Amino acid sequence: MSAQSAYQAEETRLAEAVEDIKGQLGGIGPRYTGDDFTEQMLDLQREERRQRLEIARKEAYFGRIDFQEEGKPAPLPLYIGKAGVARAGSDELLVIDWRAPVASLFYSFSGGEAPATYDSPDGEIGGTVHLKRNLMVRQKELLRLVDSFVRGQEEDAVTDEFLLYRLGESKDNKLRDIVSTIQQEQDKIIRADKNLALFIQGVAGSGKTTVALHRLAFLLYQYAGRIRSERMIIFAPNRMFLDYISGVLPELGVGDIVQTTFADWAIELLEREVMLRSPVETLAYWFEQPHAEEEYAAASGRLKGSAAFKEALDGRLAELEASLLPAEPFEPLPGFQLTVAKMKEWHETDYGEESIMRRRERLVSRVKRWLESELKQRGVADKKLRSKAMAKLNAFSKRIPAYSAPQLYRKLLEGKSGAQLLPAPLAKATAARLKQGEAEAEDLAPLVYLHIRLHGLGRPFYDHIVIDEAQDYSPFQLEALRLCQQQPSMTVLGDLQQGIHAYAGISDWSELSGRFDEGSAGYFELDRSYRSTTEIIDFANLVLAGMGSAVKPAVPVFRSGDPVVLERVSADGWAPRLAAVVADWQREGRFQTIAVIGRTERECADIHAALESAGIEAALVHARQPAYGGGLTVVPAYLSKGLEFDAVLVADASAEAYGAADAKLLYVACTRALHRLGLLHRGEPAVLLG
Ligand SMILES: Nc1ncnc2c1ncn2[C@@H]1O[C@H](COP(=O)(O)OP(=O)(O)OP(=O)(O)O)[C@@H](O)[C@H]1O
Repeated sequence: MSAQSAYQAEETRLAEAVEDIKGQLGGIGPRYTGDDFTEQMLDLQREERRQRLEIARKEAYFGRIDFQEEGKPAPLPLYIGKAGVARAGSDELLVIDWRAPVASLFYSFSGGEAPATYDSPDGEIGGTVHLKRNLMVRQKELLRLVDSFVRGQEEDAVTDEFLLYRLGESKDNKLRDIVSTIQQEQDKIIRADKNLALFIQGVAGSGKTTVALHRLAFLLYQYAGRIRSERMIIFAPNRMFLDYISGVLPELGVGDIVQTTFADWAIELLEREVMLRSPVETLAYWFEQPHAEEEYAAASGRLKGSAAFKEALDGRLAELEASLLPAEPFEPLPGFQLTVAKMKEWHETDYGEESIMRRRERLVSRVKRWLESELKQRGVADKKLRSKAMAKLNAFSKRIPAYSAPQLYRKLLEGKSGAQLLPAPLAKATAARLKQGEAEAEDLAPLVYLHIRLHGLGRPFYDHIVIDEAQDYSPFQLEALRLCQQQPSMTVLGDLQQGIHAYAGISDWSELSGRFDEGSAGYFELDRSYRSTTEIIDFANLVLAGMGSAVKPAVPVFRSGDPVVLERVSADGWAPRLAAVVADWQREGRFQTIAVIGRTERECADIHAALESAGIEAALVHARQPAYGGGLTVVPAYLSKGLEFDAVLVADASAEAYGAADAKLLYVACTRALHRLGLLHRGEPAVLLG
């Protein structure tokens, strides 16, 4: 078929599909607002269908794959879209949901003679792919058609023309879905088994965040009825980042998943009994001045986040648990005796599954019920005797105090006991802060852990947990989150090469993955970077090389762009040159988002002032109020992590600003750029730049 007639045939098919979808939407009718439960349930189903049809009306599908199943006489064209839709009044699928088993062919097929296969609920299905076609559709209109594979006309393998087209687009201030161009190695992660703690090490721009969000949408589809969005949670590094990723799940038709930061979630769980000390001072300490490697290893965040600290607290909890059971029988009055064996039986058999404090509560009330029934059975009416017995009961319950997590944590860190757990000055300072009702970010994992062990989670277990930027997590944080699940089902993603919070995070994935049994953990690596042009990635790899031998350079998807420009400026000429570069870039009109990245908050304030005095308006992001609205932004490197911009200007990549230990920070800054990267430097350039 000629390209022209293929285009026309697709246009006709699209017009029919859209008419069908519109017709179905029109037939749904108004929402039910009454009290009848059955009607309410039916309305929910209709609403769910309406939402699916709305998604399909905007962009019915993005791909077509013609697949001939083994033993079938002819290939069948399968149209893949964000939401599956059956033709009106029939079972025939007008659009196949991208998450359906057969749709995986669209992502996994990479050309060649070998039969294509996919896993269906009935086992593996094989066959031949005849055509793989990308379609760009908006409403009723077909905007673009690219055949990446046509059997009989194949070149070496499926070409990436459509992907390159998508990557070349400019971006606004929100991350977007990638359903139409998910790559094979990403698809494997998205469709991986649910009951795993899946660790993903991926270079900057490899799509980790995007893939994790698509994985949630996949799991909800694949395990429909067994897992629920309200029992899923995403942890992201800060609120600015949360806002940045907030559009993806709704685009995929997924709602109700809590997206939060570990700190916000922890404070809520602790019922706001402690307030979080502002991280501004900690960030300033670690990012505004240079530090030696040994300082990181001995940092308080590393100590409190360590598995050893968790194990030490486990020891204290075990002692507390053991003390719940009295060593002596309870004898409230002469001749009344409740044996230790009986209490032990209740404690271990009846309440074995409960949290420590709940067991304490239940034991105390069971002893109380026992006493009341004994008094009744023995006909003790004497008031004096009764109140004596009650006083004994009171003493019994006071023997084991009821702790909240902050109370217990403080008690453990005070005095001699504290010095056995942490270096004495650190334990003392932490306890003093807790006394004021404050905790540092590094105390949240121990506090959450103690809270759940003492009082339980207080809500249903999570079906799935996503941890983004997990290289900044401590083993203790992971242990705290493990307590929130009945069995491990996590997607844990990050990049050790971007581990700029070395004072709190990990230096090797085994620190986290080693917390799981071998069978319940999985590991994937993503090496291809989709964000940036080849020139930018090659340049960033150079910076990366400064980190030493263990680095893994990012592999670019071949997308060429402007050369990276490194420009020396004089100290006096810096501010006007910076403003001039930004003004030039803005004038070009090619970029929706531009970032000027500084090393420190102080430098960012200078950059902002330089732009302002040149009459250029820019948003200034800082730790006290991180917010990203697109357009022109001035941001410190450590807050830019996870974000991306069409063009990035590193304001001062001089040797003075970035020492040999700052490779990760400079790498983060450079890899934020999609299409253009420029670097100014006052004086000598950073040694990392070669
Ligand atoms: N298969 C794909 N098709 C199209 N775009 C993609 C694909 N994979 C990733 N991208 C794009 O690449 C960019 C980087 O994705 P994302 O932010 O998820 O990567 P990341 O690995 O989390 O990056 P970082 O570690 O630097 O924060 C985004 O613009 C995303 O849309």
